[in-house]
Amino acid sequence: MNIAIIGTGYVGLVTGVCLSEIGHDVTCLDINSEKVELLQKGISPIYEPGLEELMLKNIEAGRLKFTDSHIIGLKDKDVVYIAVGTPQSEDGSANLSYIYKAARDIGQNITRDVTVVTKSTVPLGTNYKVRELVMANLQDNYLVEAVSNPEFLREGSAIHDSFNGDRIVIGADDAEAANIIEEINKPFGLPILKTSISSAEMIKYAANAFLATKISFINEIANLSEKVGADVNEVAKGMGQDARIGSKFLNAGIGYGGSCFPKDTHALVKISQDYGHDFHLLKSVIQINENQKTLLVKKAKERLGSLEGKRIALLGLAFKPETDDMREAASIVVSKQLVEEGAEIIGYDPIAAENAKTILPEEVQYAEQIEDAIKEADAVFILTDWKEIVEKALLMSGLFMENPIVFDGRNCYTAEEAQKLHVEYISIGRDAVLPTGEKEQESILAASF
Ligand SMILES: NC(=O)c1ccc[n+]([C@@H]2O[C@H](COP(=O)([O-])OP(=O)(O)OC[C@H]3O[C@@H](n4cnc5c(N)ncnc54)[C@H](O)[C@@H]3O)[C@@H](O)[C@H]2O)c1
Ligand SMILES: O=c1ccn([C@@H]2O[C@H](COP(=O)(O)OP(=O)(O)O[C@H]3O[C@H](CO)[C@@H](O)[C@H](O)[C@H]3O)[C@@H](O)[C@H]2O)c(=O)[nH]1
Repeated sequence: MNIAIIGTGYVGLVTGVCLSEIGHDVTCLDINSEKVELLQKGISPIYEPGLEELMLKNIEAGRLKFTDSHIIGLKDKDVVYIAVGTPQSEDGSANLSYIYKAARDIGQNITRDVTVVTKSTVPLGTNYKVRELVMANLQDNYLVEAVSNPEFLREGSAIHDSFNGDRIVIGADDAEAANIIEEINKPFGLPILKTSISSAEMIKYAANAFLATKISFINEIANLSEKVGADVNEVAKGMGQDARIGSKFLNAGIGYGGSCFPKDTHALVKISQDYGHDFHLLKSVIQINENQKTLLVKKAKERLGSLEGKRIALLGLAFKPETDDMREAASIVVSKQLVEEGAEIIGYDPIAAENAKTILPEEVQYAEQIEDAIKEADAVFILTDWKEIVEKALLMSGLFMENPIVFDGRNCYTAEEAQKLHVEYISIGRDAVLPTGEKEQESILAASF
């Protein structure tokens, strides 16, 4: 099979690399020439663990190519994947202009019968529209089939997820088209679920909305736990041990961010409206998440009073660990709030700092090392639980700060750990931990090593 992939972002590039790794010939096509230039040199424009190595391996094996030319990229291709962005529009709906442009490009440049596979997350009915647009732009009488093949990878573990996913969903109305995509995916060895096109489109939104709901649910339990004196981590553990509930996605914190949950929940609310249905539950999920992002600043103001002139270390700027993606990161909301409060902000992220500089308010300063962020700070905020941050933030706060105080948006530590390191520790859905006795440098070092 000759495969083309349109869009070399987080999904398109990972898909292209993984399909070439299982033996297919893949050409990745992007309109962003700078990106394509980097890719042709074997450099990944995004940070994703394991991606660049696998990419290089398959470029060298001659199975993976990159181009910014539709004529070259789509020539003699039997299967074309669409993996362009579907960002949120002003009214909450998914912006489908990139999808429609890709569909027209396919129609104009394809040179044989084609199966068009949409990997992008798209509203109900979009795959039919894609097929229509491809057909309307054909230069010859080729056959066109459409397949919905939604993607479930998570950023930060995208390569792992591609080879170890729970299922591959193939939505098609034409059995032959479904079989072609099944054959392509067989070497992954993952369970394959064949559905109608509409069901596949719905599965993607329903899965993301459900995961977002799980997070907002545990965050509401966290907010209630604080009031009644329960510990949300213990509650989540007890809930998660019920196999019907499961322990995953029950980590309370300052809410979900990223390129998917926020926009996809809004899009599903909009899809519902378009079909005359009011999705109350999902609207609440979104509202809870908005409130959750503001909790750390609220807690800091309650504890410290005015934040004017206070120096706050923001640790973890990406929306989650192991990615450089800043889309809908909690750091955006928190840093804006802190600027409004007149605080001084020193940010640190092991990987995403360069991207953060283009997105966060210009008042934010950046530290090269985590200790430089913590040393002069009046308070530390943990926004993302990068391994390095979890390993160092509490310890370094105990060692370097005169009156160590940590506001933890990801519940990284136990009360005992904070007490041992003599840190005042304020987290989500749990009692605050106040330091007792005199702070002694030696006892902190002894407790930690
Ligand atoms: N990021 C994720 O973790 C993830 C996971 C599952 C599904 N998705 C879905 O996959 C889709 C892509 O997401 P992403 O995060 O990879 O997006 P992205 O913004 O990282 O990448 C999109 C790429 O498409 C390119 N592009 C746009 N129009 C083009 C055209 N006409 N021809 C060629 N290239 C074009 C852009 O230049 C860009 O490189 C979205 O619908 C998203 O909801 C994303
Ligand atoms: O218990 C949890 C789990 C996650 N999060 C937050 O939720 C967001 C999303 O995390 P995650 O799902 O791990 O990352 P994504 O890369 O956004 O992946 C989601 O979105 C993708 C795009 O649609 C889907 O493909 C994936 O299946 C889906 O998990 C992040 O801000 C996390 O901090 C929590 O607050 N608590």
